[in-house]
Amino acid sequence: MDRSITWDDGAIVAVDQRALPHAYRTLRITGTGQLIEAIQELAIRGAPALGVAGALGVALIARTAPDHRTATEEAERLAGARPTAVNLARGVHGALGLLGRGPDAVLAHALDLLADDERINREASARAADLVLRLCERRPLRLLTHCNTGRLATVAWGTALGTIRTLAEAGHVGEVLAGETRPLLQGARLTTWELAEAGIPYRLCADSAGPFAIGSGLVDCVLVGADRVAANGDVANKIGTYALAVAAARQRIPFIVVAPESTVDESTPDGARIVIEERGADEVTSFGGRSTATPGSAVYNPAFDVTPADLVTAVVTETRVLS
Ligand SMILES: CSC[C@H]1O[C@H](OP(=O)(O)O)[C@H](O)[C@@H]1O
Repeated sequence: MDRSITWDDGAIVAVDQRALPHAYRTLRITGTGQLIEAIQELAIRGAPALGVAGALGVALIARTAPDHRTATEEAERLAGARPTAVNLARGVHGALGLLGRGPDAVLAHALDLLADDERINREASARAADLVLRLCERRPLRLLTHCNTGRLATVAWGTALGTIRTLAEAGHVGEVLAGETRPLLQGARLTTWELAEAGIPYRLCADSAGPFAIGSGLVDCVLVGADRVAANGDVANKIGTYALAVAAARQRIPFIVVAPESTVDESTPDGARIVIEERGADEVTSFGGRSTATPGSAVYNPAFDVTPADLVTAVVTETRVLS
């Protein structure tokens, strides 16, 4: 399945990203509770993919809910499954607005989003790749990325990792440094899987090695995704992004965010107003079912951080460069 998520005969079919890189499995989802669980466990993840999942989820609801009120309640539960990526709630509410036109209209809308996502990502990637080539003189490029922003985090192609693929296809990428992305290791598990699949040279590094690599002059440009871009240009993204932005600013290298317009949230004035998802302690105190911390340790586990606009060289979407 080239897409991370699709619709098949009345069900959502998605790659179960919890199993990668060691197993490639898909989930067949036919109910809201099942979809919420898949989103909250990051079987389905990545802001653009969440937007499409939200719309497809409402298509499921529209076919099964007994009445409008029940459908709306279920849709709102889905919209709140993960609060930081604006795409999820936006995808749900956009589809919910069509509920009055019947389930076929809701499904047609969701399928349009599904079909259009790859085009959007490729256009944003091309625009961002042009910017990188203009801002960075050195060839081949040494790029650093964080978390996973590829075809798994979108329906297809990717955003920041889509940009890396675009640059690599043109022969401009010497090496990618991929941050492991604690605690759920999206970088170690998913970005390495995508880079290997694409045949792009990479090294995996601990998150804390990223700023040092930048400060040591090993990186020409940092490319990351976003979960929500506030009206003033502040960027919410996976925890660890802010530290990379600080290091990039000090080293005077470009820090470029690549995201679809659907991630830009003009209704949120600035980053202080973005709700940052806090996740369970077990993600930090254990891994793979094995305890890694003193029993009873208290934990601080924000899934995202906020990078102030003044540390962001540019936010690149499919239609514009915001800087
Ligand atoms: C293009 S994906 C955007 C964004 O989503 C990821 O978060 P998660 O893995 O928790 O869904 C990460 O922050 C990516 O940068």
